[in-house]
Amino acid sequence: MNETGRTREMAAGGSNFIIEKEVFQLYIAHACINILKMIFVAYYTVFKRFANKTFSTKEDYEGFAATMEKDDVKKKLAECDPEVERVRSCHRNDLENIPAFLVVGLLYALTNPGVDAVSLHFRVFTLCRIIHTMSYLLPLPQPSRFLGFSVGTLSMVSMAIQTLLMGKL
Ligand SMILES: N[C@@H](CCC(=O)N[C@@H](CS)C(=O)NCC(=O)O)C(=O)O
Repeated sequence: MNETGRTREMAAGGSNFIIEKEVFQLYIAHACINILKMIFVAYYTVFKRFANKTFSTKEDYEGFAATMEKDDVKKKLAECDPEVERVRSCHRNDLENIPAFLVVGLLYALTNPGVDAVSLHFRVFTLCRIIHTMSYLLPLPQPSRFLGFSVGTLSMVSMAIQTLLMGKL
């Protein structure tokens, strides 16, 4: 091996560690789609809070619903709005899954599994998260949300096991 090749391999920590450009582009695309989707859900929570005049703190009521009586504010703070809670649950579920995908997806991509395999795993995960969000927010009848969650996690389990089986990168 010539000097440049050796330096490249050392820097990368082994030949399997070099990520293909197309695979990295897939990772960037799916990471961004999932992050944007999650940000959408956060803003949808804001929208629902304004639509239902249901805020999380006293100062929010003072700032955004100043005309409300103090007693009504107290009552609102003590109770839960089912529509707002639904969007918050959807967001929490994203937080339970998408950061894990960002980590395991990158580790899996680093094992050099080939563009087709990466593309399949990433597409399945992203599509499932979109189905999960639609099922939660529209809402759609079960088992659509369950399938969105479970097939998406299966894609992550598959990536994690394959990455683990690669042993030493
Ligand atoms: N933290 C979740 C773990 C299991 C899960 O993610 N289940 C999916 C499919 S039924 C779900 O959408 N759970 C509802 C939720 O997280 O709000 C839960 O409490 O349900």
